[in-house]
Amino acid sequence: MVKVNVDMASSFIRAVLPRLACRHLKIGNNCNGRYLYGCNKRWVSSGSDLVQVEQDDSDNEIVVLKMNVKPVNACTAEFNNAMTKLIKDLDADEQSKGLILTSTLPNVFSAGLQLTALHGKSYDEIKEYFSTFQTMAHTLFTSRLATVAAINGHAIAGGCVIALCCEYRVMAEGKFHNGLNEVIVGIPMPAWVSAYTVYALGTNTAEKVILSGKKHTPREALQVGLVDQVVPPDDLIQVSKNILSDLIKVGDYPRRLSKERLRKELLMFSL
Ligand SMILES: CCCCCCCCCCCCC/C=C/C(=O)SCCNC(=O)CCNC(=O)[C@H](O)C(C)(C)COP(=O)(O)OP(=O)(O)OC[C@H]1O[C@@H](n2cnc3c(N)ncnc32)[C@H](O)[C@@H]1OP(=O)(O)O
Repeated sequence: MVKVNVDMASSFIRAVLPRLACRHLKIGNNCNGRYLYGCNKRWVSSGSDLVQVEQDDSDNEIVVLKMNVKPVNACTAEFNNAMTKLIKDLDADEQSKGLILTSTLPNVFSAGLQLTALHGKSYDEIKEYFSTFQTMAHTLFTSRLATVAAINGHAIAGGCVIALCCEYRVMAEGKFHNGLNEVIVGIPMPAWVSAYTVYALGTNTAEKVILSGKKHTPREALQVGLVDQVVPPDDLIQVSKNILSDLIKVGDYPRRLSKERLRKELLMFSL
């Protein structure tokens, strides 16, 4: 278990992190409410317009979940909580067997944490915000469902983490980036994110990916293992469905128990 000096972490978060991150990204503070957009698709129990769900196969076994937080799927606390609720609801629904995670936005899978949410907030508020993201990621990582990320655009930092929580990652060809740029924007990588990255990429590659902070093209992401497959954009969802169909062919009980045994050890990591 990694130990951190909480006072140091607290000062760092309040004083340095929001400034560093937002200076790097050239983004402002005033984003309240701008992400709340509606959509005309069918909704299943997310209780929010920020996550769109389609159960469009005849057996309702495969769920397509679309992140819908305009303009870049920054992970607001409301979004994180809606995702957590949804995944828990789907986990509890015996009919659901597999989940495809993608985005309604044409060029962005997710830009990661909502950096603007850190401005002017107290240590406790920031900690609470981080915990909504971590809870969402843990819930996805340990979901009993088979999970495929259909990465239809940029997947940066927390966006890349969301994809890493899935069992299989397919990325669309295009001028998109995929990577863990936390060290570049001034965020020391939390141990749990490192653990997930090591789980997906292996220790050596994970270290290189995390410490470089590099944003990879789809081909580069394939080479380092951030994604498992790169396909033309038009094929993304169908390829993801095909993969998911194969994944859920395996007996449900041995599959879910094995997944649980493989992944639960990683929940010991916090910061
Ligand atoms: C308790 C103790 C704690 C201890 C401390 C430990 C910390 C623990 C933290 C847990 C960390 C988990 C790991 C996750 C980390 C992160 O996710 S950090 C986030 C990093 N994200 C990025 O660097 C992505 C930045 N964005 C981009 O690169 C681009 O926007 C894009 C995604 C490639 C899309 O490009 P494009 O289509 O050209 O759009 P833009 O014009 O750039 O952006 C449109 C508007 O969206 C705003 N925006 C972009 N990203 C964010 C964001 N992440 N948050 C909020 N807002 C964002 C951007 O400013 C634009 O806004 P306007 O100018 O107002 O239009």
